Amino acid sequence: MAQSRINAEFLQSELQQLIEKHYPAVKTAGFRLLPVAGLTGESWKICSPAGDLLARHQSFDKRIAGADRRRESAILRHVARQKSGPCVRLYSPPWLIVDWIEGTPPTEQTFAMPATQQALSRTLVRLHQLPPSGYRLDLQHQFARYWQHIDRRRLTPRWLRLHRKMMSQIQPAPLKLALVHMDIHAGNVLHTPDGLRLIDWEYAADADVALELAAIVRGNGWSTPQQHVFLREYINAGGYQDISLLQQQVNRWIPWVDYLMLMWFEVRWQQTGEHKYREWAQPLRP
Ligand SMILES: Nc1ncnc2c1ncn2[C@@H]1O[C@H](COP(=O)(O)OP(=O)(O)OP(=O)(O)O)[C@@H](O)[C@H]1O
Ligand SMILES: Cc1ncc(C[n+]2csc(CCO)c2C)c(N)n1
Repeated sequence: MAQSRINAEFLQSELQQLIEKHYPAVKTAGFRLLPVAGLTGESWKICSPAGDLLARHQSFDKRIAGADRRRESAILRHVARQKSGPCVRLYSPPWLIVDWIEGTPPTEQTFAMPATQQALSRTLVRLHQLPPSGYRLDLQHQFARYWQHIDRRRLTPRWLRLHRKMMSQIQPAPLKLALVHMDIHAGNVLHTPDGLRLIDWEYAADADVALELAAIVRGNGWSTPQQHVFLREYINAGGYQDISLLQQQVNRWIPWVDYLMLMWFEVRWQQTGEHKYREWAQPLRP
C-alpha cells in the first residue's frame, strides 16, 4: 500500500513535468491532477480552464496483461474521424494523454436495454466498417504470454489439457476482419451530446467482428435471449447480412473468449492480489 502511494506520487510528479513541458497554455491557465480508477497513479484527470484531459500511464503489469499505449494511441488516431473514441493529444511513453469526454455511462441495467443496445450496435457497426489498423490480434500468442504469469500452484491437469487444446486448435477463420474494441461494458461507454462514445481502448486491435460480439456477450454475462436481441440489432444496423452465419461464428469464438477471460483474471490476480479477480476466474476454471 505504502509502495503504491510512493509510486503514485512519483508518477504524479512525472506527469506534472510532462504537462509543463508540452502544454504551456495549460501550465499558465493552471491545472489540477485527480487520480481516477484507484490509487495506483495509472490514470489521472487533468482539470484545467484550458480543457480537461485524461493521462494514462503504461505500467509493466498492464503491458503483461495485454494493454499497449503505443497501439492504443495509434488506434485512437485511426478512429479519430468517427469521434467514437477520445482524441489523442500526446503520446510520450510511458504516457498517453487524450481528451476527457463529458458524458454519462449507462447503468448495468440500462446497458442491457434495447435502446442502448441499438445505439451500441450502430457505434460498433461504424467502427467495424473502418479498414484494419495494422495491429492484428493473435489470441494464441496472448495466451502463451499470459501462461508465463500464472501462479503454477493454481494449475490442474484439466487446465493443462485445456491449455494444450487452446494452443493447438486452429482459430476460426474471420467472417469479417476489422478494428475491434475488445473491452465493451457499461463502464467503457458514455452517452454524450454527439451520441454514444467508447473509452478505454487499451485492448483494441484488428480481429474478427464475431470475436468482438462474443466478448461483449460473455463479458457482460448476457442470457441467450439478450444475445439474440443484440445480434439482431447489429444486423439491423448493417453489421452483417446473415444472422445464422454470424450467430454460428459468435458461438465458435465463445470458448476462446472464456479462455481469454480466465487467463486475464488469473494474471490480474497474480499481479494485484485483488480477490475479485480470483472470484471472477472461479467459474471459468477447468
Ligand atoms: N476519455 C475519457 N473521458 C472521460 N472519462 C474517462 C475517459 N477515460 C476514462 N474515463 C473515466 O475514468 C475512469 C478510469 O478509466 P481507466 O480506463 O483509466 O481505468 P479503468 O477502466 O477503471 O481501469 P482499466 O484501465 O484497468 O480498465 C473510467 O471508468 C471512466 O469513468
Ligand atoms: C484481446 C484482449 N485481451 C485482453 C483483454 C482484457 N480482458 C480480458 S477479460 C477482461 C474483463 C472482462 O471481460 C478484460 C479487460 C481484452 N478485453 N481483450
